[in-house]
Amino acid sequence: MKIAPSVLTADFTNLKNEIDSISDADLIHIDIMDGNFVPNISFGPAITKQISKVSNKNLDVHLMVLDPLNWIDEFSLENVEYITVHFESNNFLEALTKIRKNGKKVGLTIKPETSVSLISKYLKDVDLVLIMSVKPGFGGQKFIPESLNKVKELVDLREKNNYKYVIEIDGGINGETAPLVKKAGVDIAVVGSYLFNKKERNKEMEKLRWKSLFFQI
Ligand SMILES: O=C(CO)[C@@H](O)[C@H](O)COP(=O)(O)O
Ligand SMILES: [Co+2]
Repeated sequence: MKIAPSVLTADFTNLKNEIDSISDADLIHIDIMDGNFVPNISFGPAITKQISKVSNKNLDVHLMVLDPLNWIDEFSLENVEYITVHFESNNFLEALTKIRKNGKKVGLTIKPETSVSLISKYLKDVDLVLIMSVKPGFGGQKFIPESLNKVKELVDLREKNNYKYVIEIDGGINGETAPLVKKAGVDIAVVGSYLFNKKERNKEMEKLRWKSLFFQI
């Protein structure tokens, strides 16, 4: 299971050191919130560009915005690997097409109250499916256990139909929930506050990976 730290709870007065402290990350997760789609505002393209300048990692952009189509060009930076939009946002289908056109990997995500069956017809065309395991908008919330069933559903659908997407989970991942999501079949776990509240983040990511393996045996 890959680990994608979310920098939402990083210390932005110390950004370069914060990014350096997660040098073993597989990807860096970028949470973009517009204060409309979710009741919070995070940061935008300018800060994302700064992050991409001080990091040699690929970025995984999670757009929690009402109109993703307006933002995709701004976030199609060189080291952005995935751009993920919400099924619940405006014109999400056109947004997926635009991400593909811009040469980025296409991600689709659903809120905790949205079922996998609603996105089943789009699954053949996406590279990543993100299951939100908390209500989008804030870091530091508690993991919603029903998310594990959605992961299993996605694993089954992928196997049955020979789909190619990777499964990502986002929200409330810590030392206890990481083994559970790995066991359910998650490929990429986003980890925010749990990681940034620790001092030795690379070591902590290693522990999360190790625990996950241990529980898989
Ligand atoms: O997208 C979001 C929240 O909306 C996440 O990426 C969080 O930032 C993850 O934070 P933790 O739950 O791990 O603290
Ligand atoms: Co996120």
